[in-house]
Amino acid sequence: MKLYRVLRNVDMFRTVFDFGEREVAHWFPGHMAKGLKQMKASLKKVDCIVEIHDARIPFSGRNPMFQDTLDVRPHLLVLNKMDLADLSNKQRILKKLEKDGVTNVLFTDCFKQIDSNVKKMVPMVQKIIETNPRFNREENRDFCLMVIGVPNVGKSSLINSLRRTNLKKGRASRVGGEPGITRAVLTKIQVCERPLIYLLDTPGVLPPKIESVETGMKLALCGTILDHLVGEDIIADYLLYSLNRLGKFSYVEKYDLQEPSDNIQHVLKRIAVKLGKTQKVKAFTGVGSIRVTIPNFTAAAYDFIRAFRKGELGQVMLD
Ligand SMILES: Nc1nc2c(ncn2[C@@H]2O[C@H](COP(=O)(O)OP(=O)(O)OP(=O)(O)O)[C@@H](O)[C@H]2O)c(=O)[nH]1
Repeated sequence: MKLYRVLRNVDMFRTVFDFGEREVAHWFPGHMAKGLKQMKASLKKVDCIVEIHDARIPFSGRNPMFQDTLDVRPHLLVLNKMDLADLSNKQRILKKLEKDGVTNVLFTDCFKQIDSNVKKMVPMVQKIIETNPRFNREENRDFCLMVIGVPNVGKSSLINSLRRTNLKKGRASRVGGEPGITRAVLTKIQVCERPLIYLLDTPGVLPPKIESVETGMKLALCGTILDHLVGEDIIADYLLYSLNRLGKFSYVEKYDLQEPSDNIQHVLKRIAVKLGKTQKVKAFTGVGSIRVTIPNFTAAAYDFIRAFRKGELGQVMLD
């Protein structure tokens, strides 16, 4: 990594982010609450809950709604999109999760055609189920899992990846780039032959737990909230703040900046110029009007966020 003049600049970076008067109350659409009811009603058909979350935010936004059911149903936490996460301090994450009572954790990359970690999931759930009481499901030879998680964390992708890995079969669940795409109600999908494992695909609408505006912003950055509800400009600013805080400066080279900057307007301007995202507007002067070229800040912000979500700005750990 280039050092630039970071050592001198480091004092210039923001140490806290100013969220202003923002409120997160409207960032999650109401239809998400509906799914929750259906999931609760189906719990008695389930042997193990597979909670999927984004590996870049292993603690933020995970919904504790199922915690009261944890006593009766064992639980596996899948931290997906590990290809986008900086896992250099994995032990810290595992320790903290263990402290919170989460002991079964699996990191996955469902983007890969075959992920060796997804392969580990069947033996893992088998062990989890066999070492826990199954209550009313003792007689059933097959296992049934329920996949839950906040929007866009990769529930459908995991299901498809499990089928590819264990059944050599293709797509059973639609994958979408926008949060809230899985709408079909609790479909039962086979994911393994030996042992026979089914999976209840949920609408993927577990509302996240938002303890603070910052948690909301992290969720937005990871794409679990529709961008326009939060605002591309503020997400981009929070992204810049996060990259600087984490010392991830690859954006400097990517967008031909001279050095890291904490000024989002400056960075977006460079991005707009570099990508040709500019627009001509009329400007009125004392003697008439002229056409001037101005950067399209929103388009630049969108590109900055998109590049981050594709992993082009490096792997991060936001928690
Ligand atoms: N980089 C990366 N992207 C992933 C991974 N898994 C899923 N994605 C992408 O994340 C986006 C959401 O994936 P989905 O599988 O549709 O997520 P979902 O949780 O079913 O989404 P909802 O239907 O909104 O609940 C898609 O663009 C996927 O291609 C992963 O391991 N790594």
